[in-house]
Amino acid sequence: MNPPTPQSAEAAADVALNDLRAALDTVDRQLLDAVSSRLDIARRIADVKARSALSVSQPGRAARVTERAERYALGHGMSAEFARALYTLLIAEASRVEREAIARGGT
Ligand SMILES: C=C(O[C@@H]1C=C(C(=O)O)C=C[C@H]1O)C(=O)O
Repeated sequence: MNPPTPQSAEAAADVALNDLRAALDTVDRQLLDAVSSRLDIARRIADVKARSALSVSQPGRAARVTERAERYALGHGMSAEFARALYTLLIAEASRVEREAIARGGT
């Protein structure tokens, strides 16, 4: 068998990268769908909070959710800092859509 030429090695890398990038694209879609589902639930939570005059901001709950994500991250090859930053963004967006839902008078 002939040794791989630089061109054939590059072509094989292209194929492998295309496959792996398609797999990433699939996971990215799942991630965004999961975030969208999370925000739909936050809108339903907003309805409950509006009916019972509860504040959108629930710092105790937000801290527990973030700490759980940090523990998960540490057990799955991610940094706790990454999990904290991710959940800071997720909770900020959930709070924004909750306020938007309440301002609109319900979902
Ligand atoms: C979704 C809620 O509202 C806010 C958003 C949270 C979240 O995105 O996990 C957590 C606590 C609240 O600050 C909730 O009260 O559960």
